[in-house]
Amino acid sequence: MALPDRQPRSGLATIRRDFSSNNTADSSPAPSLSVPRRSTLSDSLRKAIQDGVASREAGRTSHGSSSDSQKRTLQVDVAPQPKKRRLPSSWTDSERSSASPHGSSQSSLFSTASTIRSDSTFHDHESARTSKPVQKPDIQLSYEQKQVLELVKQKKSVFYTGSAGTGKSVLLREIIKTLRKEYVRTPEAVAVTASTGD
Ligand SMILES: Nc1ncnc2c1ncn2[C@@H]1O[C@H](COP(=O)(O)OP(=O)(O)OP(=O)(O)O)[C@@H](O)[C@H]1O
Repeated sequence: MALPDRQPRSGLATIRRDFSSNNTADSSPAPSLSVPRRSTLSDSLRKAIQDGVASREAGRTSHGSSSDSQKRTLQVDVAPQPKKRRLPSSWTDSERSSASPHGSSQSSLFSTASTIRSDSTFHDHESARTSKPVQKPDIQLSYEQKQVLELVKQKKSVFYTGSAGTGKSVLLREIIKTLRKEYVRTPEAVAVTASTGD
C-alpha cells in the first residue's frame, strides 16, 4: 500500500495520530519518541488554552456591561448630529435611524451632483438652441475682381494672377458660384479642373 509509505513524510499524518488515539504502537514507522512529548505538550497547552479562554470569557463578561454602556453613551452623543445637518422635512425619522451617516452624506452628494448636472445640461441645451451658426461675412469684390468676373460672364477666356493674399481664391469661388447659378439646369456645364485654394 502506498499510504503507510507517505505517512512518515507528512506532518499532517503525525498530528492525526496524536488526536486519534494515544496508542503509539501502530504500524507506522514514525519515531515514537516525539509522540509522548507532544502529548504532554498538548496537555499542558490544552490546560493553558482552557485557562486563557476561561479568563478571557470572564474578562469579556466583566467588560461587556461597560462596553454596552459606552456604546449607549456614544449613541446618545452621535444622535444630535443629524439635527445640525438640517435634513429636509421629507426625511422621516425611520430613514434617519436606518441610514448611516456615510449613506446620508452620499445621498446629499448625489442629489447635489444631479442638480448640477441637470443645470449644466439645461444650459447646454439653451446655448445649443439659442446659438446661431457663425456666418461668414459677405465679401464685396474689389474693382479688379469685379472686372474679371464680368469678363467671365461675357464668356471670355481670362487669365488673372496676383501676389499672395490678393484675393485670387476668393474671386475663383465667386466665379464658380456665379456660373453654377447661371447654369443651374445644366450643372455639368460648369467644371473646375484646378484650383489654387479650397
Ligand atoms: N473682396 C474681398 N473682400 C474681403 N476680403 C477679401 C477679398 N478678397 C480677398 N479677401 C481676403 O483676403 C485674404 C486672401 O484672399 P485669398 O486667399 O483669396 O488670396 P489668394 O490670392 O488666393 O492668396 P494665395 O495666393 O496665397 O492663395 C482672405 O482672407 C480673403 O478672405
